[in-house]
Amino acid sequence: MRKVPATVITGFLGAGKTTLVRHLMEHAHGRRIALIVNEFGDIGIDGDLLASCGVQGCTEDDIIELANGCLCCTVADEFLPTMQALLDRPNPPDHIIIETSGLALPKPLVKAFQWPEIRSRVTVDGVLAVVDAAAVAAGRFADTPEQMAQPDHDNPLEEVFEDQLACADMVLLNKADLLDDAALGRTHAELAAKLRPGVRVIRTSRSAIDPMIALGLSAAAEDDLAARPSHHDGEDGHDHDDFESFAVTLAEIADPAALEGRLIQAIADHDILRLKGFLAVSGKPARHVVQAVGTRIERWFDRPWQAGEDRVSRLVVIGEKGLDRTAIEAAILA
Ligand SMILES: Nc1nc2c(ncn2[C@@H]2O[C@H](COP(=O)(O)OP(=O)(O)OP(=O)(O)O)[C@@H](O)[C@H]2O)c(=O)[nH]1
Repeated sequence: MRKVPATVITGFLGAGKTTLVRHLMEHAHGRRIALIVNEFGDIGIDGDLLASCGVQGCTEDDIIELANGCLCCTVADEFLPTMQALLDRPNPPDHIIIETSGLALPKPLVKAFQWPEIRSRVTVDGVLAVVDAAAVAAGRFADTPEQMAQPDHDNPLEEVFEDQLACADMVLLNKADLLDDAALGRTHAELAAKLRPGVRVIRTSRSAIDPMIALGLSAAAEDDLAARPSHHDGEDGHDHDDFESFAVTLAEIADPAALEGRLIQAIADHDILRLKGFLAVSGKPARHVVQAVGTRIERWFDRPWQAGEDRVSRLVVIGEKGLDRTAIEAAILA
């Protein structure tokens, strides 16, 4: 029996994973793709954004959100039954894509594909790591001078980032549009040094990669886990205490541009890693999406609020442990 190929998409917060999923769904050319999405924190934004993507042939049934915590730590309770249900469908998907949270380690998830219950029916076609080229170039994952001054320090960002790269079969050096050729070349070389031999790096903007390449790696990653080193090898799960998230609920927004100014200030003042959500803008029938990666913010109207849906403005804030929630809320709501 032919195994169903599954692609694991990893990459740090805001690198362009959801953008990649959307691109792959839009260019599926009739291939039936099912999607499993997992996010850090309790409130899923990505699944909702993808559900409204309007891609032909992509129904809400094909998008499964696993909102409870970290996929790599809840494989037995959440992931395995979901996979089994997908494979047991009378008409199983041609390909399964799993978008992990930006803080998840890919290796424990790939390991789950060794479980006898699914091993004979599905294989990991490849682990794709999406990288924010501008964030790497800006030194986002490197040690700060304070960290370097401490012996035996941890750098949680760097560890997650390196684990994701070390497990990859292919890397998308994304957001290439934000760097000039020289900076892109330097970033490319810096990344290549962290990869297993033979792993290709492809420069992309808006995660635009040919699905024939991205979804056809035939890597059977579950068979060579030993070749994919992790900072957490030998540990049972990993700890989430390094990062935290919370949601801020706002009233209808009269002036989104003014709010954007406050958000940029709050992100800079509190070193917020990621902020995203939806806004209800006064007098506008459409939902307004806000996406911030560091202080770079994008906003757009994605679809009309639906009948029976609450026009709620809610933003999810993610950062390293120790975020000053009270001060951040005050700054955003001011
Ligand atoms: N300039 C630029 N922006 C990009 C590119 N790719 C994605 N973005 C933007 O970056 C932001 C984050 O993109 P997502 O696709 O949501 O990133 P993600 O990795 O899914 O984020 P998390 O799920 O929160 O970890 C969005 O505003 C995207 O529009 C790119 O190549 N260039």
